[in-house]
Amino acid sequence: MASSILRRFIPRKTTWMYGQRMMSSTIDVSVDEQTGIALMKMKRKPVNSLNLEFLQDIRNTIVTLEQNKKCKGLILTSDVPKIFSAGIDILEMYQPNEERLHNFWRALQDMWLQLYMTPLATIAAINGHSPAGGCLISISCDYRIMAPNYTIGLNETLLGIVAPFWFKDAMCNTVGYRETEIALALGKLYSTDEALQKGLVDEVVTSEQIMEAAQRKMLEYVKIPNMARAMSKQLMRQETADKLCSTQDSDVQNFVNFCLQDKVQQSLGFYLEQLKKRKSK
Ligand SMILES: CCCCC/C=C\C/C=C\CCC/C=C/C(=O)SCCNC(=O)CCNC(=O)[C@H](O)C(C)(C)COP(=O)(O)OP(=O)(O)OC[C@H]1O[C@@H](n2cnc3c(N)ncnc32)[C@H](O)[C@@H]1OP(=O)(O)O
Repeated sequence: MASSILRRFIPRKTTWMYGQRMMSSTIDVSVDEQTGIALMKMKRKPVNSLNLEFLQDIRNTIVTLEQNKKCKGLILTSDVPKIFSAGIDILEMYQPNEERLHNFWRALQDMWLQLYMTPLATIAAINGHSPAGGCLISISCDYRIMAPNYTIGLNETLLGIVAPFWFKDAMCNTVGYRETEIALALGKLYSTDEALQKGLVDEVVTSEQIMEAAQRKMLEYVKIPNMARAMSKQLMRQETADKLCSTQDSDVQNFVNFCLQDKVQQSLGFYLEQLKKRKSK
C-alpha cells in the first residue's frame, strides 16, 4: 500500500528475525501471530535519541513487519524508563561530518515516510518524554496513548533550529494550523494533560495500564478489513507524504546547509552544554 516511490529504497539489513521475535541492538520486536499485533520496543540507551543507524533499524523493522502476512498492526513503545524518545541525536547535527549528515537526514526522511504511510495500523504507547523527533514518531502513528507527567512537542526552536516542513505538516494534520503555529514558534512542550486537551494525543492512561490500553485499541483497528483501513489511511496521508517524496534531495541539501551555519552550530553547542549542566545540578 505504501506508495511505489517508497518501495524504491531497499533498506540495509540489520534486524534479525528469530521466529516471532526480531532483534537488533536498538530494537526489540515480537509478533503475536494469533492477533496479528507486533510490539516494537525502542532501546537505544540512554534516551532513544535517533542517530543514523537507529533510524535505519526502525525503518527496516517496519519493512520486515509489512512483509509478514500475519502482521496487521504495530505498537511502538520504549524500553527506556521515562523516555519515549529524546528526538534526533543532537550529536548527528553538532560538528558533523558532511557526508554522514546527508545520509542521516535521508535516513530520517525514509524512516518517516515508511512509518507515516505504512499499511500496518500503528499505535504509539508514549511511556516517557517525547520531544521533537520523538513527537514526530508519535504523530506519525494512527493513534496515541500517553502516560501522565511527561512532555511531548516540537521544541526545535528552543535549540535554535527549525522543524522542517514535513514535521510541521504532520503536526498540522494532528492539532490544526493555529495550534501548530503557536507550538512551533514557542518550541512548546506540552504536558500529557495539555496534549490530550489539544488532541496531540488521543488517550491518557497510567504507565502501568499503557500496554493493555494499546493492545485493546489495536484490536479495534485490526478487526477492520485490512485493505479498507489501509486505503483510508492512504487517502488521508498520501498528499502530505508526496510533498516530501517529490523534494527529498532538496530537503536534504537545505538541512545540510542549515546545519553547517556557524550560528546553528553555536546554538546546538550551547543547548548540549545546558543539557549537561542540568544533569549536574
Ligand atoms: C525555511 C528554511 C528552513 C530550513 C530548515 C531546514 C532543515 C531543518 C533543520 C533542522 C531540523 C532538525 C529537527 C530536529 C529534531 C530533533 O529531534 S532535535 C532534538 C530535540 N531533543 C531535545 O531537545 C531533548 C533533549 N533532552 C532532554 O530534554 C532530556 O535529555 C530528556 C529526554 C527529557 C531526558 O532527561 P533525563 O532523563 O534527565 O536525561 P539526561 O538529560 O541526563 O540525558 C542523558 C544523556 O543523554 C543526552 N541526550 C539527551 N537528549 C539527547 C539528544 N536528543 N541527542 C543527543 N544526546 C542527548 C544528555 O546530554 C545526557 O548525556 P550525558 O550522559 O551527559 O553524556
